[in-house]
Amino acid sequence: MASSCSLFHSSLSSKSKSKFPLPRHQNNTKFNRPPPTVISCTSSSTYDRCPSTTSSNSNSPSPLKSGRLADENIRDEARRHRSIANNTFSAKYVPFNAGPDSTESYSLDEIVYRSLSGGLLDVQHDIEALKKFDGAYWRELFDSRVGKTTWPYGSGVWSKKEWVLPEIDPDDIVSAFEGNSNLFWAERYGKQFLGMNDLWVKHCGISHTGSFKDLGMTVLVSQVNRLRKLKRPVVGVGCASTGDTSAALSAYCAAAGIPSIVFLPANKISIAQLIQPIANGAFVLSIDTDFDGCMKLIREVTSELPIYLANSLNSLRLEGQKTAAIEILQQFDWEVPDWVIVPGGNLGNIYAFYKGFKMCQELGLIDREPRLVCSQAANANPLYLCYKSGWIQFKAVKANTTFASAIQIGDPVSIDRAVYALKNSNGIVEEATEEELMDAMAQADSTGMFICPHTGVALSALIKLRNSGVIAAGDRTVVVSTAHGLKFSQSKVDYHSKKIPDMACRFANPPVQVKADFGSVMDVLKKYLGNKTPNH
Ligand SMILES: Cc1ncc(COP(=O)(O)O)c(C=O)c1O
Ligand SMILES: N[C@@H](CCOP(=O)(O)O)C(=O)O
Repeated sequence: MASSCSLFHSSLSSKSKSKFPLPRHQNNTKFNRPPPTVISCTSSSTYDRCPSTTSSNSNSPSPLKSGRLADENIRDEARRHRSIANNTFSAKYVPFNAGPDSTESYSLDEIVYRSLSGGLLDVQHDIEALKKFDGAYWRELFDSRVGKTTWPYGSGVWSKKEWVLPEIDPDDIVSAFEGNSNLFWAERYGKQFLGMNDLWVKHCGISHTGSFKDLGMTVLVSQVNRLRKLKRPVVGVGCASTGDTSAALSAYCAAAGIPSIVFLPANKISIAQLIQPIANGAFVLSIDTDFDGCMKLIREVTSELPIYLANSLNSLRLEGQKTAAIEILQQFDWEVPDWVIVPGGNLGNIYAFYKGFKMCQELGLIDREPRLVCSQAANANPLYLCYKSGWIQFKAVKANTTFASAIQIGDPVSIDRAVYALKNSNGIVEEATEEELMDAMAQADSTGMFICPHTGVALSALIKLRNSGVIAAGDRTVVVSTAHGLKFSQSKVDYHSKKIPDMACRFANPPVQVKADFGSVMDVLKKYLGNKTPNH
């Protein structure tokens, strides 16, 4: 790992005076509002109908059985169905958690990441317009789009387009049909280790680039695609990353032909994660610092250069990530789970889940929200410490090395969002030691999963809350799995070869070395089978 990273190591040149226009609040550049966009919708079928119109396009040529004309692709088909209606729904940036008197707001076509006071922003939807349709309507609409190839609704994110980026033209959308991930019934793990029969793992990491970041990145890169068509000054898109954001950014940018720039902490991400942006043609900087150092640098750089910021500081990302919450409800046929447990690092995702559930409640799709749990590695636990102080005091920490390397973050940018989400969902914060998270991962794997260490952090929280009786045996509980285990196979190799200092690796399952002769193989097999009974 060290040698591969250093191969790509380079140092950043010092700041230069920029000739480029800067984002709002960084140089006060004013961008023009674009002309109003025409909503992209159709009335030709349930799953792609437009809530605001009922007339079909009677001049459309008659489609083939598939719904598409002979020489059409799915984008062309979507374009043909589009009706000329004014926007029904809209969204804008507002200061996060602004008081009722605040009038500050920005078009999503502006390049702005912070409010005037320097605080976070949030994407605010026109809830009154969405409320013109009842909960049953939205449930039916979203359900009707699942499992189709209709552009762009085949994506689990864009199947909720009206709640995500209502005004974007489907032609501008960059999607890999992400989302719609497996909600896995952890039958054996739940029964064997926790005495639970209603435990579920939402596999957000079994996705295009192997993590939940795809959900947010399709939204961000689609908006960038639109901004570039509107001739906004966006030359490339950049992020700091512990390995998953960079993978998603580079893949979606590569699909759209947009340059991507990623800042990675040297020697702190897995080889599988490092090679993703390299293979996707990103400009990769391996920087001799940690994630928090990279984050500071990308913020400085994006205020100097026309590079659009792709980290979750940018609230657009969370609009995509929130759809995982809606998907969970959908998968339970709109029944609300009791608990949802999410591993936390930069802390955008816990708020995204909160926001997804909240919107469903506000718009009448559900009548209550689940309780949220955010779990951190004990080696990088600023939120946990803040929670333990009774939410009185937040202090950034120096994040120590953890097998859950993607959450090795000491100064999370979305701390305010996370505190808000947890306070408003009667939430809990837990932490997991290295041994706890690795044991939890190994136990889950032994029941047929292949999870990442971050999911091990979430499972450790569940174990603690079950043991203390906070989560009851019968509670319907969802653990959010955030990345694919294959990205972190080295951690599993270390564990199963029992080579981790000061760790018992109690559930290690190392291979047995055996001579290449029949007798030796029979001996070891008889010994192995000796203590097994049929069906066990
Ligand atoms: C695999 C994985 N799990 C969990 C997280 C935590 O998500 P968040 O930063 O939104 O808290 C991240 C990134 O930080 C991640 O890459
Ligand atoms: N785990 C993340 C860290 C950055 O989080 P972001 O959501 O703010 O982009 C990563 O993979 O880079």
